[in-house]
Amino acid sequence: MLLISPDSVEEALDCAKAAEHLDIVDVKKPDEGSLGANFPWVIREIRDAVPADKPVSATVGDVPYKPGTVAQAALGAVVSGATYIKVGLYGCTTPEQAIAVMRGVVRAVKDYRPDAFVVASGYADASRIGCVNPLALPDIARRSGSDAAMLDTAIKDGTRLFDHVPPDVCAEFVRLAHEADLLAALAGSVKVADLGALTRIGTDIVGVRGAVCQGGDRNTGRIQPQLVAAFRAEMDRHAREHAAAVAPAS
Ligand SMILES: O=C[C@H](O)COP(=O)(O)O
Repeated sequence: MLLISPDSVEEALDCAKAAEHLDIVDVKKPDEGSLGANFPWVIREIRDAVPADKPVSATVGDVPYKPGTVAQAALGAVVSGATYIKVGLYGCTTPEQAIAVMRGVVRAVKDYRPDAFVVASGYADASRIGCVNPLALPDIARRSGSDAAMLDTAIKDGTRLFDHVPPDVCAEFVRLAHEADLLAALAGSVKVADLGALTRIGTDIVGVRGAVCQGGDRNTGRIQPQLVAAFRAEMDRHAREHAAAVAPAS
């Protein structure tokens, strides 16, 4: 699946123009961090702006180790219309802290909307910010009752997912997530050139912003519907080629 992250209602409308090429519209506020949370009314307006059959995701923020605060924020996101709730476990330094935060989120979200999907996100560049190790995420997600484990990059300085977590370690991340019956989501300045590896390792959700913004710039560029379409075409091409390569010879 392809998850695209607009930062405003205007950009969400551009995503809506490319709706057939994407699977999830992810609301965030990049100027508040990699998984910066946007306002409830922005989530609601974006929910209203994109086709009803496209799920809207919302990031709850690069959160501190404050389980009550984060649970309440997650409830705000689901009440506002998001059905994928992503939490960036920025301030959690141990798996136990991360599990406590995610358990609160899962309960707050699913008590309100049992079919909502909870995503526990860590950071590929965890060593730069001192949060939980990327490979701990699948177990954190499993033990908290989350539905997916994700990695993004915390520091958007041009370094990419594979600069911090090479493809073989991402493959292990995906394997651990699948073993725990979770979806595996990967992001972090992902480019078209990364799609072959992401497909081969079985990534379920690829998250992007910069690669589909004008000039490849997630901050100053705006999401371009034709770049979303082109990115999707490459994803589909890799998926077809991979399926053909692993299909048993008849
Ligand atoms: O969830 C996905 C992120 O918004 C990825 O953004 P990025 O591709 O600019 O790193």
